[in-house]
Amino acid sequence: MSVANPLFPVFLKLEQLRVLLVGGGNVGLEKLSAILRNSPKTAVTVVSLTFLPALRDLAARHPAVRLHVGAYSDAYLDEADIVFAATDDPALHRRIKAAARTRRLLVNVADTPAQCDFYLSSVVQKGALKVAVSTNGQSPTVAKRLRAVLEAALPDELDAVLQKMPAIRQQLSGDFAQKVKALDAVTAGLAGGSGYVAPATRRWRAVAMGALLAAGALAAARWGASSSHPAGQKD
Ligand SMILES: C[C@@]1(CC(=O)O)C2=NC(=C\c3[nH]c(c(CCC(=O)O)c3CC(=O)O)Cc3[nH]c(c(CC(=O)O)c3CCC(=O)O)/C=C3\N/C(=C\2)[C@@H](CCC(=O)O)[C@]3(C)CC(=O)O)/[C@H]1CCC(=O)O
Ligand SMILES: NC(=O)c1ccc[n+]([C@@H]2O[C@H](COP(=O)([O-])OP(=O)(O)OC[C@H]3O[C@@H](n4cnc5c(N)ncnc54)[C@H](O)[C@@H]3O)[C@@H](O)[C@H]2O)c1
Repeated sequence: MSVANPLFPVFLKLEQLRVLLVGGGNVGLEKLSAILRNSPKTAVTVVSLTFLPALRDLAARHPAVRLHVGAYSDAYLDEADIVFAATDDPALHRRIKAAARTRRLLVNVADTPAQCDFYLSSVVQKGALKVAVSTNGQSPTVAKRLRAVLEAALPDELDAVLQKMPAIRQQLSGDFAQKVKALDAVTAGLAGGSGYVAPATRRWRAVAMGALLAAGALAAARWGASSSHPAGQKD
C-alpha cells in the first residue's frame, strides 16, 4: 500500500534568513553541516552548553556563524527567522517548539517528526542542479540510499548544459510558446539518450522483500522471547 506525501517542497534562500540552532553535539553538528553545505553564508547562531570540537572547527571556517556558550532561553527566538532544535533534552525541545509557535517561527526538531514544521532532505547536487529527496519521514536511510543512486545516475555534464541554457534562451525569438517549443527540442535527447540509466528495479524489489523478511524474523524472535517470558514474569 502506498502512503501519500503531503509535504510541500520549497528551496529556501537560507542565506537571507537568521537561523537559530540549539545544541552543539553530534546531531547539532549534522544539522549545521547540512545548512552550511547548502548555504555557506547563512547567519547561524548556535547556542549550546557545550560544543564538539568539530563543530567549533566548522564554525571557524564560516564567518557568519556565531557560537553562544550557555543555556537556551526564549530571548534567542527574538533574533531568529527559523529554528533547529538538536539537543539531548526532549522537554527543552517541547518548550522551544511552544515558544516558537507563539512567535510564528518554523521549527525543525531533529529526529522528531511529530514536532517538525519542516524536514531536512537528502540532497543531490551537480553544479547548479539540486535534487532534494524526502520519504515523508518514513526512512531517512532510504533517502540516503536514493541520494547515492541519483548521484550516480545524473551525468556530470548536466552542469555544463545548465550553464549554457540561459544564453540559448536569450538567443531565441518568438513568443513564449515558441520559445518553450524550441527549448524542448534542444533538450529532447536528455530524457532518454544513450546516457540514460534504467532504474535498478530488481535491486530495490529485493531490498523491499529482504526488509519484510528481516522485520518478520525480528518479530518472530521477539514473539519467541516474549512467549517464553510472559508479561509480568521475572527470571
Ligand atoms: C535526510 C536527512 C537530512 C539531514 O538530517 O541532514 C534526515 N535524516 C538523515 C539521516 C538519518 N537520520 C537518522 C538515521 C538513522 C537511521 C534511520 O532511522 O533511518 C539516518 C541515516 C544515517 O545517518 O545513516 C535518524 C532519524 N531521523 C529521523 C528519525 C525519527 C523517526 O524516523 O521517527 C530518526 C530515528 C532516531 C532514533 O532512532 O532515535 C527523522 C528525520 N530525519 C530526517 C532527515 C527527516 C525525514 C527525511 C525524510 O523525509 O526522509 C526527519 C523526519 C526530521 C529531521 O530530522 O529533519 C539525513 C540523511 C542525509 C543523507 O545522508 O543524505
Ligand atoms: N548521535 C546520533 O547520531 C543520534 C542518533 C539518533 C538519535 N540521537 C538522539 O538525539 C539526541 C541528541 O544527540 P547528540 O548525540 O547530538 O547528543 P549530544 O549530547 O552530543 O549533544 C547534545 C547537546 O545539547 C546541548 N544542550 C543540552 N541542554 C541544553 C540547553 N538547555 N541549552 C543549550 N544546549 C543544551 C549540550 O550541551 C550538547 O552540546 C539524543 O537524545 C540522542 O539520543 C542521536
